[in-house]
Parts: sequence; C-alpha cells; structure tokens
Amino acid sequence: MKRAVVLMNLGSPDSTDVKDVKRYLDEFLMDGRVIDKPLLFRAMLVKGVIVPFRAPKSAEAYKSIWTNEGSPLIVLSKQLAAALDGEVEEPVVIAMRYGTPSPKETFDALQAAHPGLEQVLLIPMYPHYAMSSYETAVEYAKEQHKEGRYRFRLDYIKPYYDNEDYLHALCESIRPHLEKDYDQILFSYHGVPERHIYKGDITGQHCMKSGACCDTPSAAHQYCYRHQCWVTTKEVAKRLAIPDGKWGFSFQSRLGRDPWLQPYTAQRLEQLPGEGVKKVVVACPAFISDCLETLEEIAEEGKETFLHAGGESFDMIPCLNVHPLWVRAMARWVQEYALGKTDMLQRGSAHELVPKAKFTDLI
Ligand SMILES: C=CC1=C(C)c2cc3[nH]c(cc4nc(cc5[nH]c(cc1n2)c(C)c5CCC(=O)O)C(CCC(=O)O)=C4C)c(C)c3C=C
Ligand SMILES: [Fe+2]
Ligand SMILES: [Fe+2]
Repeated sequence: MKRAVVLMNLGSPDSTDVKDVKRYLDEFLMDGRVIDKPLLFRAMLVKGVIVPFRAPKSAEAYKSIWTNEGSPLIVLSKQLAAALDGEVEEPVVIAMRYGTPSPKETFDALQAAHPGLEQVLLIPMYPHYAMSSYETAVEYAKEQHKEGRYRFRLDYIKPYYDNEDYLHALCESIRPHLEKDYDQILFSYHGVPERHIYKGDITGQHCMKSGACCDTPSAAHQYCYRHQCWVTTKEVAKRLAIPDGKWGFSFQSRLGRDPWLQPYTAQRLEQLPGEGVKKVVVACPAFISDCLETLEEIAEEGKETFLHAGGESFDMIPCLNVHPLWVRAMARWVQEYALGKTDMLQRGSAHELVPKAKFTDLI
C-alpha cells in the first residue's frame, strides 16, 4: 500500500483517574498554542494552579460521559476511522494531539505495517482553523514526521468549514432536529481567547477591528477562527432556510479570566428563556466527535442551565460522528487525493506568516 489516511483528533485522558486526568491536562495546557504565555509563567500557572484545581473536577465530568470502551472522543474517532476504512482503498487509522496514540506511534505502526508507504494524508478533526486546535495538531504531526525521518510524505487537509461536502453532511445531520417545533437553534462553538484571534490576524489590522470584520473580505480569514465559525453558521442557516431570529451563535468552554470570543454559550442559555425562547436546539459544529465539551458541558450542564432559567425543551444535536454523509465526504477527499486531483491540501500556517515577534512568547 502506497498511501494511508490518519484522522487526527484532540485526545482524552487514559482513564477517569485524577492522576491520568492530571497528566492529560498538563500536556494539553503546557502547549504554547493553547496557553500562549511565556514558558516559566505558563508552567507555574498550569502546574501550580490550573491542573491541581481542575483535575478532580474534570475527572468527575469525564466519569459522567465515560463508556465501557473508554472516552467517547476516542471511541467515536476509532469508529469513524473504521467506517472510512470501509469506503476507501487506503488504510485509515487515528492519531491524537494529546495522549495516545501520538502521531509518532501512529506513523511508526503505519510504516512497519506498510513498508512501501509513500504518502500519508492527515485529516484534522477540526473544521475551523484555530491556533489551539487545527494549527497545534498539524504542527505537532509535522514535527514528529520530521523527527522520525519517515520514508513517506505527509500532507494534510485544509480547514473545511466552507466545504460543500462537509456542509451538506452537517446540514443533513441537523435537518431532522428542526422538523419538530422549536424557537431557536443555537450554534455553539468551542471558544478561544480573543487574543488568539489578534495573534492569528496575518494582516495585523483586520480581525475584531469592526463589528462586521467577519463579513468583510480579508486575507485574514484564511486563519480566523471567528470568521470561519460565522461562515459555517450562515451557510447552514441559509441552506436549511432557518429564518433570522430563529438561530443564534455563541462560544463555549471558557477557561480563566481573559476575554474569550463572545457571546458565551452558558450566558445565552440562561438568557434565552427570558427572551421568549422556550424550546432550544443546540448544534456544536466545531467538534466532529462527541466529547466532554458536547456531552457534559452542553447536553448535561447547558440543559440544566436552560431548563432552570425557564426553558421547556432542550434538544442536543449529536456531532457528525460516523454520519454516512460525513464518511462519504471524507472518502471523496481521499479519492481525489489518491488521483492527485485535490484542492483540499493546506499549505503553511498562520504561525509562519505572522511576524515572529508576536510569537516569541510561545517558546
Ligand atoms: C486555554 C484553554 C483552551 C483552549 C484555547 C481550547 C481550545 C479548543 N479546544 C477544542 C476542542 C476540545 N477541547 C476539549 C477539552 C478541553 N479544552 C480545554 C481548554 C482549552 N481548549 C480543556 C482544559 C479541556 C479538558 C477538559 C476540561 O478540563 O475542561 C475537548 C474534549 C476532550 C475530550 O476528552 O472529550 C475538545 C474536543 C477546540 C476545537 C478548541 C479551539 C477552537
Ligand atoms: Fe478545548
Ligand atoms: Fe477575523
């Protein structure tokens, strides 16, 4: 076999034991693209404050969603790889940014199993470009690929937030949930600190400079998470003919005190019943696989917040997971890649384009 496919997701702790959650959070939050503070300060903050206080709470949250097979994110990533493997000639395996299997473990196993391997296509399980998600996953895989001096070339699929096949699958996964009576569908995306948006602005003068920046054409959009989430939302609303006023847009999972992208999902869920939205449907398009942030933060905590504030019904739409249209979308990308006819490959990262001075605090 000359080619293989790697689905790259974020990763989960090995178990719900506090020590495993601590190890996972430590690796995650010491990533300079996630907590972009100078190394010494980051180490003190992460190891001295965040991990010790957060790990026991996170472990409890993981316990509420854990399955007999393990973390939903890992289980669903494996199921997705198996489903895609059944649709394409190439072997399909998984790798994780944090925890296991690392890209190195995955690349070693692939090369051992397929000595004639020439090309590996990496598909990040992130539709949108963010320094703390897509960029860190791809850069880490590139780093490990370079260090391992593998015989195969590594290519990677670009963010697909506006791709026809992705949007079609996303819309069809949402459509059945809008057939019953609802007041609003809320599109909730994982948040990032506002600072990350400024740092990723390759023009240095576009993002967050006006209320309409995400609707105003700019080279910055290639790497702007907020713009890309906005485009996915508007495209889905348009394709499903959701009237204005019946859809909302928000960001979840804030950590720390810095300003993150707004509006915050938790606040919106508290406010909506007072605005007359009693029946809400929630979609989380930043996640491909259901995980802690969808199953616990939204489907459990978010639902409780909304019902407690006077809401009447709360419908959580599952992520794309192993939706047949999503599997078909990726199969098409793989087949086009195999034929050398793809326009879906990413070249470069915001990190390389933004003046280096802005990134010295990552190291
Ligand atoms: C500064 C902190 C964080 C940033 C920035 C961030 C961005 C970001 N994350 C995802 C996707 C996922 N995050 C998940 C869990 C999670 N995220 C953070 C922190 C930041 N994420 C933490 C500390 C955790 C761990 C759990 C917790 O303690 O809250 C997950 C779920 C993992 C799982 O095992 O289920 C996903 C997926 C994206 C897409 C993103 C930027 C756009
Ligand atoms: Fe996160
Ligand atoms: Fe922007």
